[in-house]
Amino acid sequence: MTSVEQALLLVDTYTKTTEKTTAITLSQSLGFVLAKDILSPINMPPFRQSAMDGYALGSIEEKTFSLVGEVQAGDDQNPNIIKGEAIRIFTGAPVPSGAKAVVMQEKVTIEGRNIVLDEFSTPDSNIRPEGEQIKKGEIALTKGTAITPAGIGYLATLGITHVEVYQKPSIAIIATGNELIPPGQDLKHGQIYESNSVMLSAALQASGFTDIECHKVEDNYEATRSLLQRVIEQYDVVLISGGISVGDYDFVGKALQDLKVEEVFYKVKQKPGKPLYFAKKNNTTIFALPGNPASSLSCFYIYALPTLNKISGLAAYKLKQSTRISNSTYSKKGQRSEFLKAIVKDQQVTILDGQASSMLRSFALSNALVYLPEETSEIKVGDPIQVIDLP
Ligand SMILES: Nc1nc2c(c(=O)[nH]1)N[C@H]1C(S)=C(S)[C@@H](COP(=O)(O)OP(=O)(O)OC[C@H]3O[C@@H](n4cnc5c(N)ncnc54)[C@H](O)[C@@H]3O)O[C@H]1N2
Ligand code: MOO
Repeated sequence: MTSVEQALLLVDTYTKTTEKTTAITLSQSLGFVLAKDILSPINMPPFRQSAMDGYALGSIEEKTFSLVGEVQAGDDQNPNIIKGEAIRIFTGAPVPSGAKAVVMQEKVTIEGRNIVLDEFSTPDSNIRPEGEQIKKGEIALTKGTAITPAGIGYLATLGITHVEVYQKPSIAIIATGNELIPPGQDLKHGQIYESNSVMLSAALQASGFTDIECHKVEDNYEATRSLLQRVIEQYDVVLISGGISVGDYDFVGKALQDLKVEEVFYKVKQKPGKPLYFAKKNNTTIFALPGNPASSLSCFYIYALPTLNKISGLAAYKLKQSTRISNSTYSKKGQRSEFLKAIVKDQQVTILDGQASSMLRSFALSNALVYLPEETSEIKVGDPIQVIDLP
């Protein structure tokens, strides 16, 4: 059986960033990944800018200045100012080129047409120099950066309207199983509500993937094979839930084999998610996630999400791991590596009750997964443990 470490390495090796890029408007770019470095087209700020409402001073050797004019934010004038003179100025306004400093109005007393400073000013105080944040031609954001709300604001301040981004993959989710019915109907004996497709779709959307289509197929070889054939031809990534274990009605493995996909691995020495299957066909990436809901979601976060992020061009596509201190005791029963639903709070990690792969309750309460490698059999309170933060 493939180890977790080997499986992660294989998934990484078989995953390439898409070559498809596209120019989109800045306002639609949230969550996309830059396909090119962005160079600043301007100096920011574009001119010497006042950081305060107050007075621009023609010199710094005096405390008393005569008031000779005014500059508002948005004004394009550059009034002359000499030693001993001051100009009324406001936050964001262009500082006259002759000004040596700006003093905030709270530190000034007005005496007729003069202003008197409480203390001497220092050179360039309260003046944002031209290009202080970034200079024209410097890299504003690098290729591989995901665009955040702050990133959109930052690029807008530079006057950028369009960005070149990697195209996001199209994703098909396939739920397999005769027992599954949609929530909203009455359950007959033997039936359960289908939850994996809506859960995986939500996990995808939470990470910025929106080109998603959900399909459902019964435990029937022909139906499974023909649906898989169609989606593998049509989508960049196929996430199958269930039907990948060894039961007589688990047809996913056989269908994929008959469709001549390139199997990279099947079965990982891990709990949950042992029957995880990973394959490629041409440019399509295929994950068959085990049907048990917690297995499906664990495998999604650990293997599928970094893959999707890498395809989308994200430089920081790997899982974010950290070492933290356990608040709990835990004994592992088997030999497999384990991923445990946990809550991280104030650097401490609490491992939750109800870790069975059929259960989602602990997952719904968790904000992290604890990773217990094969060789670790026990966790005690105070032990350092490896933690994967959930997005
Ligand atoms: N003889 C063996 N049996 C099993 C093994 C094994 O090694 N030998 N492995 C077990 C493990 S571990 C897992 S995990 C499961 C995985 O089985 P499948 O991937 O084939 O999944 P199914 O059998 O279709 O379903 C498992 C379980 O999950 C429920 N399920 C499936 N899909 C959904 C869905 N979309 N929404 C909600 N719930 C779903 C399904 O009803 C089953 O209860 O195999 C073990 N067996
Ligand atoms: O891998 Mo299964 O997910 O252990 O139940």
